[in-house]
Amino acid sequence: MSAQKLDGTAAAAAIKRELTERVAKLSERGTVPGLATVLVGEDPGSQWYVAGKHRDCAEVGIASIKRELPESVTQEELEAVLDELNADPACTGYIVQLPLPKHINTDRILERIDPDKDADGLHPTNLGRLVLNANTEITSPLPCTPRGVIELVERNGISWAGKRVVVVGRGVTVGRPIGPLLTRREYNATVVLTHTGTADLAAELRQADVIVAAAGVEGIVRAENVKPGAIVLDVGVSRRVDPETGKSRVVGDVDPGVAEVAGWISPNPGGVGPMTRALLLKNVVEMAERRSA
Ligand SMILES: Nc1nc2c(c(=O)[nH]1)N[C@@H](CN(C=O)c1ccc(C(=O)N[C@@H](CCC(=O)O)C(=O)O)cc1)CN2
Repeated sequence: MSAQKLDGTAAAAAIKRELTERVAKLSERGTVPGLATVLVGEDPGSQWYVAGKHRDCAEVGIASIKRELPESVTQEELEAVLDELNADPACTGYIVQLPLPKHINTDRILERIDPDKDADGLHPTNLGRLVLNANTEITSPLPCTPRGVIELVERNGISWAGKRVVVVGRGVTVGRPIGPLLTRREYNATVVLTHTGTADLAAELRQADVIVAAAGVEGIVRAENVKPGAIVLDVGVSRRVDPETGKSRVVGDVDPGVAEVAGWISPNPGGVGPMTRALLLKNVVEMAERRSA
């Protein structure tokens, strides 16, 4: 492997140390931030992610609240839980773990979250503010994975300014919001948003200084389509069952051969995933700081 590693586990640990100090300062002023999670059903992956969020909270001193609901929950029952969290003063912010079961209207659920308690930054008001407040300091929660990608690169001493960034994947949590963020004057990147319907994805990828691969398609970014020295962030999550062991494991969007060509690469696991978790905590701390100011 010739590429240098963008170590998300190390960067997330540094962020958590910084947040621990900020949470202690808030506590001295009588504010204990609280994050709630809403988990529907029993998907093992979602259970694992939610458990990780609670472990992270305990590590930095954020209180945590759990709401677990059966797969059969109705839209109305789920919305009632969100209404309770919207009204709960102990809950600074909360997330609804995605994906939700098919019978639930996810857009309506995201809209039901109080925008000031939207720890994921996915409420339409906050996604709108991301565009409208294009050149101001952070005054509303921003989506965690795009923030994680940006911080991971910057914490390795790399500037985004002038870079041609090709994003692969048009999902709501990464692909769509990362463009408006990276094109802010403070980052000054140029962003091309591609997806599985892009006419010539390989040609787009070959021109990229930075690739953010978030399509959820195993190996969609291959070595022959990566410019030598490019920065490659693997955000994709697909699950593959190993035929020999029968165990499921996470595979990314970036083919392992890319490490021979790229200048920097984020591993998967150990890259953007831990940053997503750390930036969720940062969103909660910033919400609590705004409220106690
Ligand atoms: N409400 C939300 N739902 C989902 C989000 C989200 O940001 N908000 N993103 C993903 C899941 N997710 C957080 O919720 C998440 C995914 C992965 C990781 C992570 O640390 N992954 C590890 C590897 C884990 C493994 O082996 O299974 C890593 O990359 O090192 C953290 C959070 C979808 N849902």
